[in-house]
Amino acid sequence: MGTPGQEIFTTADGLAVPAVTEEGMREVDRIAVEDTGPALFQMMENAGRNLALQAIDMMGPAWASSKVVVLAGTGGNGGGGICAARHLANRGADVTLSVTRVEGLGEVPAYQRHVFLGTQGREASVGELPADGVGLVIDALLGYSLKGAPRGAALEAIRWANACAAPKLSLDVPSGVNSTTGDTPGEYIKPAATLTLALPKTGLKAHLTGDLILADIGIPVACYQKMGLKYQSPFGAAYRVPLRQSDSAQGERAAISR
Ligand SMILES: NC(=O)C1=CN([C@@H]2O[C@H](COP(=O)(O)OP(=O)(O)OC[C@H]3O[C@@H](n4cnc5c(N)ncnc54)[C@H](OP(=O)(O)O)[C@@H]3O)[C@@H](O)[C@H]2O)[C@@H](O)CC1
Ligand SMILES: [K+]
Repeated sequence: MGTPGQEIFTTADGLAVPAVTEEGMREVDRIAVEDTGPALFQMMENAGRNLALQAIDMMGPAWASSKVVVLAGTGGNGGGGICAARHLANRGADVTLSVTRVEGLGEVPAYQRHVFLGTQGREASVGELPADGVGLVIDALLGYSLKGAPRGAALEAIRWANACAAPKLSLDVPSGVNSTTGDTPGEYIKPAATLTLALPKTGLKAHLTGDLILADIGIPVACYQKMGLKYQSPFGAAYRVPLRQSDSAQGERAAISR
């Protein structure tokens, strides 16, 4: 049982999934990119495709005629959002992508945007985004590299999203939430659901995430073993599995009261 107050994440059939801090996830990323694979391109593509499928599930049968707004930052989180925007636009959804700073995009996210530009999807600044009639907002602004309170274009996008009636789907971490502690140093996205990648983060508190779903981005078990993590795949035949958070303190209380 974890220390009191630390979240425990379990699948529907009760399998406990180890949670990582920002540093832990950065280490998983490093070992994958430098040693075991997959490469960043492959992980980001897997993240984006899972995100597109989650968006389709959330919108239901009307998804192909729904207006989807994708808010993307300049890093890996943004790259996953831009990839999802391409997949949705490719299938005829009405997609508008808003990147905080196009010229600030890293190499891999910039390539994801290159591919997106081959679709019917549109780009817009936050100021040009539709005020209503939006079916879903995808939050791919900030992931586990959040530093301090959201500022600048990312803050503007967070404010637009929180003022928009449409449900929000956050990639990896709700933007503005510290992935290790769950602290919210400033404004932050309040999602209906969070699709977190590879492993749950310790900061994904139940009151912050909405429905929590874990997505497989294809990391081999050897990567987790090199981290010293006791890992058993929670996915079975699926690529996305719902997770339940429970505070270990509750767990301890329950154990004591039994
Ligand atoms: N295995 C995995 O888990 C994989 C993870 N992946 C995904 O990558 C994500 C981590 O990617 P990452 O390290 O590029 O950082 P990320 O969180 O996208 O943010 C970067 C940008 O945010 C900005 N920024 C920061 N603080 C800010 C603030 N307070 N206010 C405003 N802006 C702020 C900062 O911009 P700057 O200020 O430096 O210009 C920086 O450029 C991870 O969460 C997951 O979604 C995939 O790649 C697949 C594999
Ligand atoms: K996010």
